[in-house]
Amino acid sequence: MPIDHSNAQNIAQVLTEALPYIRRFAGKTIVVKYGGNAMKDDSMIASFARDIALMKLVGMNPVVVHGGGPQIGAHLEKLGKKSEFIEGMRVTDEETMDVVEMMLGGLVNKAVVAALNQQGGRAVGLTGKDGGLIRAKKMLVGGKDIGQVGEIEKIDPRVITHLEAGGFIPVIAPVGAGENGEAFNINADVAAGKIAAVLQAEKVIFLTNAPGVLDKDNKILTGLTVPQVEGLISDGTIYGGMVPKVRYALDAVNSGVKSAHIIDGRVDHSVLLELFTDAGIGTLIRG
Ligand SMILES: Nc1ncnc2c1ncn2[C@@H]1O[C@H](COP(=O)(O)OP(=O)(O)O)[C@@H](O)[C@H]1O
Ligand SMILES: CC(=O)N[C@@H](CCC(=O)OP(=O)(O)O)C(=O)O
Repeated sequence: MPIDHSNAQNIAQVLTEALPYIRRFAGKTIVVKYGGNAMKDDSMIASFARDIALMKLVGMNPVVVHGGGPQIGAHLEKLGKKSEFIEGMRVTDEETMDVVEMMLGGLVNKAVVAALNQQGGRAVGLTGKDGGLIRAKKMLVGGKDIGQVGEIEKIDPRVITHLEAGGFIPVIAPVGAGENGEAFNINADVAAGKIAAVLQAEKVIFLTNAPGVLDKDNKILTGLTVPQVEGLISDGTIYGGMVPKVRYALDAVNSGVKSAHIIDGRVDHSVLLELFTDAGIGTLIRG
């Protein structure tokens, strides 16, 4: 039987085209924020995990920061509690904080870790409490105390750099520790932006359930700058959960991260499409 070389040809072509991008990002830290809305079923998580495992395999240093807002909301509902958000931040009483810590540090974190390991990665899950990673204090939202919502006081990235050096993929749940070890609920976009800044990452990529930041006519805004962003927030084009994403994407690039991207995490291989094409996908935010 004749040997069919066509598949090998395809693979060779793809690898050749990928090579300049692999070279560009090899050894670079890339923070990927994995939103709860982009992990709605096992096949979405598996697809995400394949991309991240591949990044590691070709020499990049992916750092995953995940959310889990919808998963927390679903569990609260089972307990008969309604979710309430102010400016994209969950109102977090003591009982809610327990659920947040259980869901983010437990079920959601381990689902992401297991999926990565299933794809041949060596992932290690941690919360901001581990290794003194995230020190937090109460965040006032719109001047109001809305419970255990935390803002980041300090990040000690040593646990991340140690894991990276050992060949592991850090998977971080955004729960911080207060002065007395108490838990704070930190919005995952805030945590990802700040961690990217402290690591001076090459990129921070936010995976969400929209194709990017959309304008009033639902068209993707492919590029955004600082003055545009505040205008779009104040006229209501950017609202709800997109507000912290855009604000902390900007904060990251203003703090030295080369670029921030908001992309559709529901699309297969969205991270690779962003990394391995010149045009990228979704919305690019520059300082
Ligand atoms: N201008 C906008 N473009 C796209 N999405 C927007 C915009 N403004 C608000 N949103 C909302 O923000 C949501 C994404 O934020 P969020 O629900 O917090 O997701 P995630 O779990 O990924 O953090 C979108 O699904 C959409 O409903
Ligand atoms: C303070 C605050 O709002 N914390 C978030 C943390 C999870 C998160 O940010 O999840 P997504 O990225 O999936 O939205 C929450 O409790 O929902």
